[in-house]
Parts: sequence; structure tokens; C-alpha cells
Amino acid sequence: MAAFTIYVVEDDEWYRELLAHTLSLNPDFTVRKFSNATDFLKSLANCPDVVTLDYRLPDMEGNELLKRTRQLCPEAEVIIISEQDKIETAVELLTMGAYDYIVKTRDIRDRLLNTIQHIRNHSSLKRRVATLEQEVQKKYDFGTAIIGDSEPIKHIFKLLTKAVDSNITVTITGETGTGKELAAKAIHYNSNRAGHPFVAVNMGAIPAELIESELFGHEKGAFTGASFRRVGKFEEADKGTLFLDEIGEMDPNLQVKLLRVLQEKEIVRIGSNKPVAIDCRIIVATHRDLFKEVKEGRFREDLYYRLFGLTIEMPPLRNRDKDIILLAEYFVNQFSKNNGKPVPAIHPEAKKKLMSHNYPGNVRELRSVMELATVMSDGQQILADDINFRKNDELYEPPMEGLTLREHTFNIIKLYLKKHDDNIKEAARELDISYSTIYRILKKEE
Ligand SMILES: Nc1ncnc2c1ncn2[C@@H]1O[C@H](COP(=O)(O)OP(=O)(O)OP(=O)(O)O)[C@@H](O)[C@H]1O
Repeated sequence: MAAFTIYVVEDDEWYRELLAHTLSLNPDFTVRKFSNATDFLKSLANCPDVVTLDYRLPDMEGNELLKRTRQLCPEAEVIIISEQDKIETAVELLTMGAYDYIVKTRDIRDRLLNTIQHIRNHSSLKRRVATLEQEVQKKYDFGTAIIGDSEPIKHIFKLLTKAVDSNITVTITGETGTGKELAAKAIHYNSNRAGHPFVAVNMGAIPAELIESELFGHEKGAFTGASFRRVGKFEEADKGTLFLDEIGEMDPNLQVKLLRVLQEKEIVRIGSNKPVAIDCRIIVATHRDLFKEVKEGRFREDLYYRLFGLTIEMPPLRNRDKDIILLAEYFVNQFSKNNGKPVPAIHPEAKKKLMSHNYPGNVRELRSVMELATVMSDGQQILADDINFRKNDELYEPPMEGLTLREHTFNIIKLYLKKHDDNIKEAARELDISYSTIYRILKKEE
């Protein structure tokens, strides 16, 4: 861990030396001592990680000093050291943002070291989260995350930039596997909402009776089985982005509710009557032609126009010939590196074979073909024989027409299970639903 700076502010010399000595025994700690508030405040041009603050100093009230410290160094944690064990004072100081309140007793040293250890763990966690956030952001830089150099994809980059620069509602359309979710993430992680959650919900994959509580949350006891309060996806995505995938599959009753939420900018948890304000950007996606759905009466016209903002149509891979090899090399590279293997080259004959396919499963299909080819190759070169396209009837493409929502849900779950070799955990993860939901739906259809 990096060096950790602690300022000890204490007018009683004996205590000041005791605390400073105890802390400086740890070689990672840099300790500075102050006997009054004035000198201490002057030193806050450089913020420490932690301050131990005597509650009674000759030149300033404890509350006031805590307030100023928090203003000057909001990231520094303040531990109040006090003579008295008064619960009201402790509560007041903790509410004002003090990290802990320690009374001058025999075990003060242990207590102080313990608290500082907590703070260190917490701050290293905070640093880790910040690094991870940066990594995620880098991962979704347009150029690095969305591979392509063809004219259609260059046009998409332009639209994505427009979406990032404004808060406009975005509808992403396109066939399965064309990168709709990837585009939504790229918008989010490049926008000023990037530091907040990106929450994805697949409207087609969640059973109708669960979707409302999934989106809006519920209070404890709102219905049988609601044994705890649950925050819905709208609240989870607070200050971030809510990605509603397969919006065209949304139940008509729910369409009305969604429209209301978009208009009022608030939701009401099931079992509650208290509205909760929401602040999240909405991005929706569909593989359907929503306007046609409106004309045929399956999608509400008012919701359609409410959602109508910027439409980004992801091009199918067959219209982006130029990107096929680029993407193929990218997936081989990524897969080999993730598995700690050398990166095989793609033989010209294999490239020819890749160029001759029409990719009904789009980029997702190319990705799985290339991952399998990497496994099948001798590690040096991917040959034409290593490239295997699945037959059309095996492709992952859920049938959408003429089914009830329940049948549709069941089929989707079966397809995801097939895709993950009956691994329920993996299927649940990808569908963003719980294990138990999968079990329950399978059981019902038996
Ligand atoms: N241009 C691209 N560059 C790199 N990877 C891509 C690109 N487009 C898609 N992918 C990858 O292809 C896979 C499918 O993409 P994604 O899930 O975003 O598609 P989708 O259109 O949302 O699919 P569906 O309609 O089935 O939900 C993902 O692994 C994604 O990372």
C-alpha cells in the first residue's frame, strides 16, 4: 500500500505524543503533530488521509473544526478523540461526517489502530473501484471497443458521438448480434453518466409477472413471496443509464406504465404509494421495426413517440464486408490473450471462407466461429478447415412470431441453456435473471 499520511491534532502534550508515537510505529504511516486548530488548518493545503482531532482545543470548537476540515479536505477521514463519552455529541459529529468517535480510555491505541486499518481498507477499495471504472471506460472507447472501418460503422461512430453529447433518448435497432448492447454501453461509458451504473434489462427474457417488480421494485410484503424490499432497475440505474433491450416485446399494460414513468420521471414501488424520483438516461433496443409494430397495434403510439429520439440502426455484418477480417482478427487476438495462448494467424484460404458467409447471427456469430477456430487450430495458423459455420437451424435465433409470451420466454430460456451447454448459472447470468426464475419457468412448462 502507498504511504498514508495522518495528522494528529491534540493540545494535551502527553496524549499527542502517545498517539503520534503509536501511529509512527507503522513504517507506512507519515505522522504530523499539531497542538492547535490554527496551525492545523494552515497545513491543510496538503490534505492528509486521516486526521485525529481532539474535540476540545483551546482555539476552536470541535464541531466547527470538523466542518472546516471536511470543507478543505473532503476526502480525508476524521477521527474525533474526546475526553467524554456523550452519546449525543458522538452522534452529532458522526452525522457531520466524522468517521469515528473514540474516547480517551486505556485501550485508545488499539481502537485507533483498528479504525485506521478500516479506513485504509476502505480507501484502497475506493482506489480499486476508481481504477476499475477507468478500465471499463477505456474498454468502451468507441475506437477500441467497436471494431470496424467500413462506411456503415463510421456512420455509427458519428451517431454515437451525437448521442454522447446530449441526453436524448436513443433507440438502437438492428438484427440480433449486430452490437446493439455494445453501442449502448459505449454511449454510457463515454457520457457524463459514466461514473454511475449501466443497467441492462431484457424485456423479452423476463416473465410478464416478474417484470414490473424487476423494473420498479417492491416493498416488503407487497405480494406473496416478497419477503424483503427490492430496489428496481430504474432506481438501480440512478444517475446512470437504463438499457431496455427488446422493448418491442413489452407487454401492453407495462407499456402504459413505462410511458407514465417517462412523463412523470418518477416510479412507485409495488406495495407503496410513495413516488420516488428517478434520474436515468433511457436507451432502448429492438430487432423489430417499431413503427410497423405501432401500425399493427402491438406497440403504443404515444410510447413510440415518447421514446422517439435519436435512432441508431446497427448494420448487419453482411453489409460490412470490410469489417469481417478485422473483427475476425480482433476476436482471435482477444480470445488467445485471455487464455494465455500465442495468437495464430488466419490463413488466406480461411479468410476467403470467412468472406463467403452471410452471417445471419452477425458479429456474435463471427465471434463464436473465431473462438472455436482458435481452439481447433494448431496454435500457429487458423486454416480453412478450422472455420465451421453452424447450420442455419442450429443458429441462436429465437422464433418471435405466433407465440404467447410464456412460450416465447420458455423458448428463449431453452435456447440460452443450449448455448451454455445446460449451464443454468451461465444462462441466468446472460439473461440477467435469477436461477430460481429459470427453474420455475422450466417446471411450469413440463
Ligand atoms: N463492432 C464490434 N466490435 C467488437 N465486438 C462486437 C462488435 N459488434 C458486436 N460485438 C460483439 O458481438 C457480441 C454481440 O453484441 P451485442 O450483444 O451488443 O449484440 P446485440 O445486437 O445487442 O444482440 P441481441 O439483439 O441478440 O441482444 C458481443 O460479444 C459484442 O461484444
